[in-house]
Amino acid sequence: MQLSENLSPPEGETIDPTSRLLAASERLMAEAARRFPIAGDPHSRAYWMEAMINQAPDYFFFKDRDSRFLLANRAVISDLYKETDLTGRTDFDLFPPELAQQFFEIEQEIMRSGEPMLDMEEKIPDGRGGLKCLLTSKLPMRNEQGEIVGIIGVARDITERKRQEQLHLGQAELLKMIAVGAPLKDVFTALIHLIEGQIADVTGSVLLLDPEENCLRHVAAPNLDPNCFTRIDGIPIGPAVGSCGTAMWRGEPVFVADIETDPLWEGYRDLAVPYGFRSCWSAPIHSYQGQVLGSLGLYGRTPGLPSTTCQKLLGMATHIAGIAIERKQAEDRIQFVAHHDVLTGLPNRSMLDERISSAIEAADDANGTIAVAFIDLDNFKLVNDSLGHHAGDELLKTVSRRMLDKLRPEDSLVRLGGDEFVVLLTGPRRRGEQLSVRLESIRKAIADPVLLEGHSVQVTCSMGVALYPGHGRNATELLANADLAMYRSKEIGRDALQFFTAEMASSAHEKLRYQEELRRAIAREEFVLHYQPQMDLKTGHIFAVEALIRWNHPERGLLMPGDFISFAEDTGLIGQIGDWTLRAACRQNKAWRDAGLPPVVVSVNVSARQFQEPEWVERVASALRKSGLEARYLELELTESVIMADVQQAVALMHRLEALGVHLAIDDFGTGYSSLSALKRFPVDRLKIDRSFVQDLPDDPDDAAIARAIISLAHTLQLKVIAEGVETREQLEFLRGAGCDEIQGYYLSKPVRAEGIETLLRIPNI
Ligand SMILES: Nc1nc2c(ncn2[C@@H]2O[C@H](COP(=O)(O)O[C@H]3[C@@H](O)[C@H](n4cnc5c(=O)[nH]c(N)nc54)O[C@@H]3COP(=O)(O)O)[C@@H](O)[C@H]2O)c(=O)[nH]1
Repeated sequence: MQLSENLSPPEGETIDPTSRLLAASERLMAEAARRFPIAGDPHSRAYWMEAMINQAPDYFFFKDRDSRFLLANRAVISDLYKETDLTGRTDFDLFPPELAQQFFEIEQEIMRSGEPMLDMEEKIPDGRGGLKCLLTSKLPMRNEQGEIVGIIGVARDITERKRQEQLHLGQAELLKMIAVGAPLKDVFTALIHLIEGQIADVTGSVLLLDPEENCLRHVAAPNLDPNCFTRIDGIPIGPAVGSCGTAMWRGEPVFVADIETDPLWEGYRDLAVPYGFRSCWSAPIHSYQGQVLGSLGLYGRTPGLPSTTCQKLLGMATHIAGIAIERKQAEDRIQFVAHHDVLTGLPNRSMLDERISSAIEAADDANGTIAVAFIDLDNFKLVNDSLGHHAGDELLKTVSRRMLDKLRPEDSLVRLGGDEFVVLLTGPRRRGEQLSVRLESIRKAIADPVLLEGHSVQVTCSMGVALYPGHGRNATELLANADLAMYRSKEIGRDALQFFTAEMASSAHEKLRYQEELRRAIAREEFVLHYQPQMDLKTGHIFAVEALIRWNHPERGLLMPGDFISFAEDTGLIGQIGDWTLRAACRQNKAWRDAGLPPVVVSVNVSARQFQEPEWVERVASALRKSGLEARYLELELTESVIMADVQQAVALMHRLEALGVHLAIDDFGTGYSSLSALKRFPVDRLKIDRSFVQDLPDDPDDAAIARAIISLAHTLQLKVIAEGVETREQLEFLRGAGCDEIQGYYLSKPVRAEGIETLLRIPNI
């Protein structure tokens, strides 16, 4: 301020810019000479040289051939060496001998070689217990003859720049550690080292908040006495729990200047004072959403509060610590999700092999056994379909909890997916304990009623068990055999427990062989269609035939659908078989038309697997196109269970089929569980009364009532109704009397070859 006032032009002076500049420069020199008096003539070159060298913050010095100081600027004298005059002194008078020796050798080398050494990074004591970092250049000094007479040294204090550099490098290293998933303890240790390297005389620690116990958990404090640090573990956080416990409690930094007197440390002083700590500055570590995750504390040996730089560093450090913790939590979550079932929290399939393998090792060591139990809930789908997926989820969670309650800590329960679980019973068996009793207790727990959506539901399970070492040598074999045993439980009527037997293995082998035969049959087209006529009861007219598949087995002769259809469904081969049936039936019907026979509808059975195939409608269209059959002469028979598996999807698919022009019928009506409200949404033409309701007609009053009800329901919905399995005149008359529209059954004809139908169709009316 004063300087600029002195530099203003005197009153009345010219305002020519050049003159003003010169005048200002004159005044500046005068002012500088006044403020920083230097001996000599301010108009001489030497005067300005000295001013420049003395007032520059960098260090300048000259040394003679023996590395004795000849001259040094003010910065060297007052700042670096804290001396009044350095002339004649050496670095050995000023620095530790090793450092002085190092400088001496460098300088001697420069003078010997005549080569300067530029931009050397050197560290010297800063006089406060720390180090000062210098960027030094030393050059040989020559006289007029060119002889080296000493060295010139120029140095700049780069301590702050180095500190910043260290900080940035340290931050980058920490972020790298976080990115590669280094353990949290290692990340925090590196973080503390970084902070301790930045702030003199502090010792750092990182504590985490245990959210369940609301207490402190020690993680890293590389330079704190472990005896002290571990004692912190488990202390509940609170409004006056030292600096860290209080910072976590308040969610804000807590800086305690003197541990010995601060009330926040009342009751905790023995954790710090005996170790020589007087101050403790702590900042909470927050999550991105602001939740307190832990704290970072800095202990100091002298009382006092943190500088602004220190507070900024604490802020940076807690920010990085928060990222590290959240990254670890996310990773833990990903790991958990990868290895656990999200719905039940149980380990998933990925953990099973490992668990069985370690159980096998333990069993080998103890000469013991293990049991692998494969569990499949019976009729779980029914719960899902009737009460909804939410109820299904609740059921799975409930049975999981119940099974866990029956297990010991050394046992495992794994959810494989859907309604399939595996229980692994390991460890020594208790005296008198029977394995089957334990397994039955698990089955019983599953079967206890569950309240779902206001309904009391009872779900049983089928269980198959394989034992180590008898039933398998490794996880794969044990699981496969337990699975086989579980299938046997299903086969014998579900709600059962079966231990694996060798016979099961051979029957599985048999199935595999059968599957191969069926595959070969598809390739060789070993199938044939028989057709069963359907008659209009009013006209006596054969208006349709149902196509029924047979397998012309090369060794076993003609096999009925019951021998292979459900097997083909289980193995997924039904898709190809169904396609063949569809193509053959369309082709045959077109051939009848081309042969001039009266038009009939050919009715083809559709299995659940076919109906679920996404491109099935296109394949129906293709069969029609390729055969040249008009769509109205094809009917597809869907069972109630096929439709009810997913009503919404079924209705959409049925509309696409309807758009093609084909007819749709619901087969085996009455055996499934069609909801009446859903039924009216189905674009079907006919209901087929199941054979089981027809066979005891007209005598069985229940069947009679059911048949009448189905006929009436069909008519109410403006649908035709056909009765299947009609074998007697009495059945026919009853059905006619009840208003049934059409019949199919042995009374009319057994399923016959295509030629048989040709003959039948040529008869005008039956
Ligand atoms: N997905 C496919 N399923 C098919 C196919 N072909 C048949 N099937 C399914 O197999 C089931 C059994 O068929 P099948 O052994 O041919 O039996 C049919 C008739 O022979 C029998 N029937 C007909 N009338 C009578 C009778 O008066 N008495 C009596 N005891 N049985 C009789 O019923 C069967 C026809 O039933 P439906 O299909 O319900 O009309 C068969 O049910 C089909 O589900 C195929 O190509 N694909």
